[in-house]
Amino acid sequence: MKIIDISRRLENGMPVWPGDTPFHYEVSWSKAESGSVNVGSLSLSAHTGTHVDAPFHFDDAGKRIIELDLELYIGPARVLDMTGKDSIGAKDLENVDLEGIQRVLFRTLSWKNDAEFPEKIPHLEADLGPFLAKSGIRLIGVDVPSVDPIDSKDLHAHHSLNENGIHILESVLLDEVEPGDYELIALPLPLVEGDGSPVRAILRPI
Ligand SMILES: Nc1ccccc1C(=O)C[C@H](N)C(=O)O
Ligand SMILES: [Zn+2]
Ligand SMILES: [Zn+2]
Repeated sequence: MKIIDISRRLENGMPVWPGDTPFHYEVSWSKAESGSVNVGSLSLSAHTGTHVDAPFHFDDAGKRIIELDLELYIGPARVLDMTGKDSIGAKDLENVDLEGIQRVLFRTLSWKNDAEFPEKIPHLEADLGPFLAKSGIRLIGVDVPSVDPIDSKDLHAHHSLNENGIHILESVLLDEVEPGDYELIALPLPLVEGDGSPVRAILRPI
């Protein structure tokens, strides 16, 4: 069965959120040293590459990664074309049929140069959380590093989605993905205290 990998590659030098921990992998215990195996070590922000946010990321009382329902991250998802928009609100979904859909991925294609962190991204508007919740959506994915503007401090969209029971998947790679229906798998690691977790996100056509 065809698998479309929608995960950003994790490699040294990759762009990360301004000021956040750089991604670093190294073989810290080489085969020559250990006598049997290469052993790597990682250092990274929980919000590196394609990842999910736990509510604790923006709410001290919010759920940690381990507490999130895994069923959110496996199942049918609809990829919607949102190219050319500066922001995405309820008005952009008025004519979209979301009947029976619990997961949506917004394909903005606005992150053009993946060697650099984007300075400006389309963000989600205040009316989107309530609108999506009413349609039964539980997970939203975006192909940019945040659902809020990069310079946002109040993280209005993060809070609004959370208040409406909608979970967040960020920095998926949708360049090669046609709008339509797929099965999504994007499981977070079992991080007991995590405020976020990298995921290996894939789509399979259905
Ligand atoms: N890593 C950061 C460092 C400082 C300020 C924000 C972030 C973020 O990660 C925000 C982004 N909306 C995120 O959830 O990935
Ligand atoms: Zn995040
Ligand atoms: Zn976020």
